[in-house]
Amino acid sequence: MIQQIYPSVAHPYRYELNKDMQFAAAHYIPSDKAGVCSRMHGHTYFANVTIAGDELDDTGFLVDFSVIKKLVHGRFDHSSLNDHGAWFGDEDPLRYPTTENAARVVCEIVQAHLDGMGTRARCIQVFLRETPTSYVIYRPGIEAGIGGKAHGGS
Ligand SMILES: Nc1nc2c(c(=O)[nH]1)N=C([C@H](O)[C@H](O)COP(=O)(O)OP(=O)(O)OP(=O)(O)O)CN2
Ligand SMILES: [Zn+2]
Repeated sequence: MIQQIYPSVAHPYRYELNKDMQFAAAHYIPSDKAGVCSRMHGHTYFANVTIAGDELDDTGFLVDFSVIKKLVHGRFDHSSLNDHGAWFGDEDPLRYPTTENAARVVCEIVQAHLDGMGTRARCIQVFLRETPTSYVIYRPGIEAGIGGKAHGGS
């Protein structure tokens, strides 16, 4: 079983859900400054997605754990991140498949699903480990309505 330690994020919501998952993916960073990482190579990524909210759905779920796995693992496992043109590309550093950008992309994918549920649940943190010694934490922040209930209604 996956065992990781990651920091928690303060929030005002009643429920907090965490989903751990792994996915194997290849990538290259399209910059000479990335050194050997500019060559195609692979990682077993570990992701922890934190979702918070006040409302449960008619199954008693904040969101189904298995749906979060499908959104992330189902999309990226055994793929090359560079091939996911909707999210990553060579033309803009904010679209390079770095750990930073990948963590943000995971958060955006999950948030888009939550927005469709209409329960005002929020993806408040994504922890993404690329190697045993390297990880990034992405938090969308208060401007995206995270950590407060003021945005997105009531
Ligand atoms: N800020 C970032 N730096 C680097 C990224 C990144 O996404 N964001 N990515 C890479 C490479 O893709 C590489 O796969 C990971 O680098 P690194 O942690 O240096 O990997 P090592 O196994 O060589 O690390 P050790 O220090 O030997 O444990 C590079 N940088
Ligand atoms: Zn890499």
